[in-house]
Amino acid sequence: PTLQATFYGHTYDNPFMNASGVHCMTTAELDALADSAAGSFVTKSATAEAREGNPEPRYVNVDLGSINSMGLPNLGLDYYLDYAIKRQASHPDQPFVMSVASYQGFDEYVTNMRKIQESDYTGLVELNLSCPNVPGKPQMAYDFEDTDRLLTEIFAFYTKPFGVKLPPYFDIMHFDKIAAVLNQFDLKFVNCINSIGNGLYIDKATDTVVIKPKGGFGGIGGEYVKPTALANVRALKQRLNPSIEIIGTGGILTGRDAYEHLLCGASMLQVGTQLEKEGLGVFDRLTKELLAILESKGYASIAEFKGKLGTLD
Ligand SMILES: CC(C)(C)CCc1c(C(=O)O)[nH]c(=O)[nH]c1=O
Repeated sequence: PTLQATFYGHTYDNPFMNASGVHCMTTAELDALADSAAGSFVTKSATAEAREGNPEPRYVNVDLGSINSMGLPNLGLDYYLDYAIKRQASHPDQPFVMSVASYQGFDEYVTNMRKIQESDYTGLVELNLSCPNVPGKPQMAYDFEDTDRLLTEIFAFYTKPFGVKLPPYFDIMHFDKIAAVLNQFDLKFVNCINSIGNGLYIDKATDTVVIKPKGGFGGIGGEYVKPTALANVRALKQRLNPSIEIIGTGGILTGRDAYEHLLCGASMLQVGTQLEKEGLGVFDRLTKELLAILESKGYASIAEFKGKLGTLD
């Protein structure tokens, strides 16, 4: 069997990528990712200017996952744009994804996308909609009107292919609402999910939180989030136009977790916490484990089971 994955018109050796934020801050990390067994990779979410991010400890691995409040540390949009333009020229047959964020809210999203539109980068962009909006409002993707307004404003000038990275939703009505907003636009993909926001982890030895920023509140990743991640992949796949592909992110530790995301309809798969814990070797292990599952089930390719989750009706 083969793990070949087709995504936005390109066939990758396998569906695995890093999740933005993990192992993708510097050109050295990105080149190492590109040379790993991962099928593709995504850059750290870039803001207009380079950012130090929050004081440490700001990312902690725990038994069942991770908690982080990094605060968008990154080397700035120009740094990643420069890397992306060089990389697409030197490796035209290995497309990747450039992640874009905003720390100043609505307007910075627009100016960042305008800069990419005017640049020589022609590849995919992942617009991180988990970023803060104006004070007093929830993150962008939890404000359906502002998300609609933002995508309307971007599509007025942006002609290159892009998709969005979404936080998890927990209410069926919210699945309906975000899908209704996104279906209005020619998005190439939706990536579900970002970390589950504002969790809290307590160190049993000290009765204290484990990260410094936000009194210990941080995004949760890892084993904790798989049921939510699978539900968001499935719900968005069921609701979005078939032209909008899904990237499945969240709780992928084993080949079986990867297989379940594919059953829910994911085309590509991103690994964050487990990559942070295990290093680049995680991709060799995951491809081996996923391949063994296809063999044991007699599948020749992912296409034979992708999106074919059974239900009990
Ligand atoms: C949470 C934000 C800092 C607004 C965006 C960047 C981000 C971060 C981060 O840089 O803290 N961590 C995540 O798990 N997901 C993210 O999307």
